[in-house]
Amino acid sequence: MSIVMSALLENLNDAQREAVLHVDGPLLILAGPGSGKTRVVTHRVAHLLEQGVRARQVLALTFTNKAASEMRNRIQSLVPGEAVWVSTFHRFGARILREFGELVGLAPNFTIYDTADSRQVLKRVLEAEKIHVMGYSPDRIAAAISSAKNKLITATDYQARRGSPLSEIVAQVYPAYQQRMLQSAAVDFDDLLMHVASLLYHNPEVRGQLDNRFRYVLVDEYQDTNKAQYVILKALSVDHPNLAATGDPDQSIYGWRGADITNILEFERDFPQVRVVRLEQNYRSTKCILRVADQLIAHNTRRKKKSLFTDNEEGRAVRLVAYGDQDLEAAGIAEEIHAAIERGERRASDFAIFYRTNALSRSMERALRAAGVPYQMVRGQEFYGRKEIKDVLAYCQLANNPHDDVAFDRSVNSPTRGIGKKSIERLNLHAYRHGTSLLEAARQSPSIDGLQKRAVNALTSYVQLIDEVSSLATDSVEAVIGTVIEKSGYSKALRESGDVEDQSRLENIEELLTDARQFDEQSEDLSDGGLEAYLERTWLVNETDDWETEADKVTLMTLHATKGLEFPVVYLIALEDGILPHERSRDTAEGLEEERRLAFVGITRAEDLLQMSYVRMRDYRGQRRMAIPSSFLMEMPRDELEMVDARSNDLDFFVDEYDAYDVDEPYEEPSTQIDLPKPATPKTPITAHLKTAAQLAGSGESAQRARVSPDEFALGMTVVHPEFGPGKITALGGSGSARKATVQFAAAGERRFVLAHSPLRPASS
Ligand SMILES: Nc1ncnc2c1ncn2[C@@H]1O[C@H](COP(=O)(O)OP(=O)(O)OP(=O)(O)O)[C@@H](O)[C@H]1O
Ligand SMILES: [Mg+2]
Repeated sequence: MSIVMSALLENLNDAQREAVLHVDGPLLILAGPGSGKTRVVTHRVAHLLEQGVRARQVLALTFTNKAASEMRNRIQSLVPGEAVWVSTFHRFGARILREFGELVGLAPNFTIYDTADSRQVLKRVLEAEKIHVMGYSPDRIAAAISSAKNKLITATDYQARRGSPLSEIVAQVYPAYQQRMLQSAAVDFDDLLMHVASLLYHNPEVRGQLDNRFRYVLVDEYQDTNKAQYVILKALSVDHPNLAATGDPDQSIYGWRGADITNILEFERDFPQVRVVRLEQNYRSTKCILRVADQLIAHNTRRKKKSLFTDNEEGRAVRLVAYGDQDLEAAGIAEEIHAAIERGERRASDFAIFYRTNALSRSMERALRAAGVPYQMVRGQEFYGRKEIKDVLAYCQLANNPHDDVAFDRSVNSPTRGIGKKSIERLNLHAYRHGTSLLEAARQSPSIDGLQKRAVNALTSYVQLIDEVSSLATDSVEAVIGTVIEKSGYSKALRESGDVEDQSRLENIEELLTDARQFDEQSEDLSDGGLEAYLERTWLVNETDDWETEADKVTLMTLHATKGLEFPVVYLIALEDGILPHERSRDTAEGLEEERRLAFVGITRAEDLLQMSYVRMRDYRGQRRMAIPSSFLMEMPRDELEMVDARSNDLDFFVDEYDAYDVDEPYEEPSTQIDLPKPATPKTPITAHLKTAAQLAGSGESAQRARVSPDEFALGMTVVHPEFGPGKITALGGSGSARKATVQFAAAGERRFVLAHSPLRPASS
């Protein structure tokens, strides 16, 4: 065994080693989180190269650009100097279509439309074909088309599936939409996969050629593949069935994008000789964290039970904290992080905060800023999705693909050059009648009847500019974009505008130039530069692209973005009903199980410490409402959780978390025995485990801020309730933690509260 080889196998357990040493034939690695699946993929690639397999015969696929580059780097460090193609499925699809797209009617210089652009095409189709949508939104229709594509149902196949009102509409829209996309030489994200699948299916020679080229195909996060991806993988593994997939069905969280867990079952059916390897040791998390994760996921019925153990330490109990509202939740967490950094125990980059949707991050960001904690919010897409950036890139897009009508629409009048709506309509009509692109119609504008001289002149100079940009396409990307922003008058218009917003747009455009320059620099030695490659990068961005893994900052991200990652300390916020599980998921058992998997993915990212939290009142989507703790919390083992009520400092009296704060009945008779309806699931009252915040090291201060002492309230005082607004105290009774008040609200009428547990505040505070 060579030295390199032994190093390769050194940090692997027996099962991992078995998978890494496997060379020929199909391989399926099914294992839970943190068991080294991703490590096995990189080590296996390195081992294949060690065995003499050529780098270009290996293809490793995953789901995000970040995961791909991470994997590429790991392979590089194991076997320096070898460049294996590690790609996302979508980039792989794009590359294959640039080479063979003509076989499915696609020009090689095609544009990839993002969701906004493809929605634009859909709307145009609905208008042009005068399709009656019967109240269905374009989003809904687009989702139905997308879902069909992910299942490889073509526009033609779809005709046989008519029946429901929505499918009747889709049956009309889908073919027209596809036709228009092809006319514009454009694809949407789903097409990148569907066209490749169709190409491989209809062209046996091409399939054979690619099967031969990619002798060894490896896929990480296999549980998130959809039908189209599965068919592509299978087609590449007929003559050389060396397909290796690693995945965890319990981490399948992209069902809404067509991910299909049955792909794993089909794998075993399609490749009966498959070697299945199970990895059972988790290297990531403490025993405490794993037990909580395990018991939660056990509530899913559609799953195969896996055994997972760890030799890691027992660790600290997982914490479940109740806060008063989202600002207190955010402040509590921010202060805790701040304190741990101050004490020198942790670095900012040790921490991650996860939430179900981006909308939940606002308070968290504010609190981190206030506490002076450096953080980064991972949300991606933002930059290239900005209007000014899309406008400028539209010129480049059109120069690269003259059929791109969406790019024409976007750029022809930004900045305004006096081409009126009427002229554009005429142009559209001309293009439609002659079957040409809009750019071609603009080129012919001098001979189009009814166009004003002014419009013709403007169109002519616009066409000249596009031609000039085209001729620059072999130049550096920076030069191309520089030409666009100067000659189009775009930056001039912004410079001359007095609007502050326009100044920040100008800065963004300058940032785009920097971005292009960096791309030029990076691609010089990679020989994969140029305008089209740059554009492709802007089209295929992922949420996690901008994430600076090296920066010493707290990471904030949605649960969907956390796949494959790990952090020493994880905060999972807003574990509330309607948020996680998401309200849209509750209608079906499948939806609920997917949400549970999402929570499971979040929990299993944590190495040492995990805190989950929920609040009593939350401002969410413009509404302030009472929050109910997530039903998933009831499914977790009580005895494993350290429960903290960060809103009170008093141990003697606790109202059950699951009860409403508006305690009506026991007013007359102060008692700790408050009998209120309880949810069906919990057996041990959660309060039995509650600790006061003061008992917890490090979080005392934040917790106390949540509380207003019951003694501060007086008869006749005006108080404010987050939901009911201002009111007056009309009666007071009891003392200490049992002190209660009756409050008369203007709109909500009379309400009674146990003060220690109410969100009431004196009006002046
Ligand atoms: N044999 C091993 N010895 C020591 N550490 C290991 C071993 N195998 C994996 N690890 C470490 O355990 C952690 C989890 O590994 P990895 O990310 O590959 O797991 P995974 O199964 O891909 O997890 P996920 O399902 O979350 O993607 C990593 O930090 C990895 O370096
Ligand atoms: Mg992994």
